[in-house]
Amino acid sequence: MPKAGKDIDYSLYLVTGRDLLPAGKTYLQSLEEAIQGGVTTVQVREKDADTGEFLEIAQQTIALCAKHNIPVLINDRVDIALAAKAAGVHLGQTDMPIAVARALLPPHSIIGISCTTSEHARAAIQSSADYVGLGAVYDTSTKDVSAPGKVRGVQGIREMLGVLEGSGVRAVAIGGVKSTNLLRTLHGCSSPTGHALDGVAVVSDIVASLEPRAAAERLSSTFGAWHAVPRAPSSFSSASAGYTSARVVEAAAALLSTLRRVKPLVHQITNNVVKTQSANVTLALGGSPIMAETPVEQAELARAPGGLLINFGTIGDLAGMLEAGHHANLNGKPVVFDPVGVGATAHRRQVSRQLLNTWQATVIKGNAAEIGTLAALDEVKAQGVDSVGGFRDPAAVVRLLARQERCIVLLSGPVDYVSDGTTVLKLGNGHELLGQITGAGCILGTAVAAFCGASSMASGDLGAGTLVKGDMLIAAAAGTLALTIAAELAAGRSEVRGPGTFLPVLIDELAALTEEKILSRAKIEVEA
Ligand SMILES: Cc1ncc(COP(=O)(O)OP(=O)(O)O)c(N)n1
Ligand SMILES: Cc1ncsc1CCOP(=O)(O)O
Repeated sequence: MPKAGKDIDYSLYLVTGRDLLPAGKTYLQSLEEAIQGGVTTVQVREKDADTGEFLEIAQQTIALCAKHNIPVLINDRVDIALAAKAAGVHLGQTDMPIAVARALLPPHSIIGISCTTSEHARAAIQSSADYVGLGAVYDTSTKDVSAPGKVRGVQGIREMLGVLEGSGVRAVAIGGVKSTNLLRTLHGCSSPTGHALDGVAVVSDIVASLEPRAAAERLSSTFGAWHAVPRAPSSFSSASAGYTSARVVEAAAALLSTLRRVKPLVHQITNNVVKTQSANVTLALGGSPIMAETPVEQAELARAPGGLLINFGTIGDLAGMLEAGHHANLNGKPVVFDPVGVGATAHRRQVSRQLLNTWQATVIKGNAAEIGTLAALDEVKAQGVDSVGGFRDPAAVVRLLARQERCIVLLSGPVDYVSDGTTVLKLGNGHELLGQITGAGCILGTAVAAFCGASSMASGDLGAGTLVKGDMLIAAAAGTLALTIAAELAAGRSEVRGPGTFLPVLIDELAALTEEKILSRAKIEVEA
């Protein structure tokens, strides 16, 4: 018999969909194969069947699942759950209230409810739901989610998870979840303190498959691998090793030699103003630049080892940006996101949300206005592309955004701040001439992408539950140190008489940069 009471395994929660079965596959065949592949809970969802047919399907499902000790929940219909002796029900926001269903169902029945908003999540706690279905994460053709606000993205799911923290209410995410986006979904849906999903609810990725067993195995093994990787406090750094300024500088300097050895392909979708200087900076550092925006190229390019920079300064190629990040995530390639001028227009804010809901950024790099906008801080009144002059407590801001977006955050300014959500590195190199050339921030993104690519290439195999390998906190610091130290050296050269002569000499100094120059000049403080 299925496990009694509330102790059920939500990790791979199959929601049935008979209308999606491929030709030649019966419902019970598909279900049994899916269970063999690792499905842990089943919900019978029948949107078109009449009561008699629904009951028959529910009874057949429960009989099959009982053989495998899998609990079965019934979508919407408390009467069917009672008649078929199901383990419980899944209710929607407009279905029977939880308290009424609870009074009708046997003790220990499981009751789940769909949530699309944080208010729904708060109400689910109040009404003692056992679990919630959070969604839709992504667009899906299995259910009409076209009304505004129905697709919440990973940002919406993690907001709801944050509400549920400490409540004991379990949570699964639903809507467009597939084996190809599962790792990114699990990573992006975790709340700022690391509270993670208990499972994912899936229809089409399993039910529409000709090989439901293999489809379920892919989802189940990815979920297991994700949970097996210790990731606190950060996924993209080695914070548990303990950072000191000496260690960070040594590791950053060594990464310059690694970069020159492994020569990462630095794929850049960047704005028209800075393309040439970004390519030259990449070459000077020892990487290999490619500027490619067309969506059809992205899957192939993502297979080449290196790093990806997405700088949306002129947002001309959104489809390419969406594809590039998605494929980079699939291939374990670091993604550096530079949300240029994100506070300047509603369109930029919307595009930035869309990008961050589609793929996982490894590093987000921005000035105070940009970082403040992404962190939704009242302290920031975004005034276009330039920084508004900094924060009262920059270290707290970078920590906050790093935890929120589950990535490394680099705040550029007179002092640069880098954080993985726990450690903050304060980097004090640089020169005012950097502020007098266009695109200094953009080439900082390029340098960071080159170092992230090098770090990931030099870091062995990508584990099954890992999105990116290598220490990305060090890589972000290394890219920053390289550019700012080269700027100091360039500014000191006699032929530099102003911004016009500074840029070519900066590129010369990047090409001539050595580990020793980084070791001797780096100004860094570590705040644990
Ligand atoms: C696990 C899970 N989460 C959400 C839903 C959606 O339920 P609902 O909002 O009631 O919509 P329908 O499924 O009835 O169309 C779900 N079924 N399961
Ligand atoms: C039932 C439901 N509720 C929100 S999205 C959704 C459908 C999920 O189906 P799929 O896994 O095929 O996207």
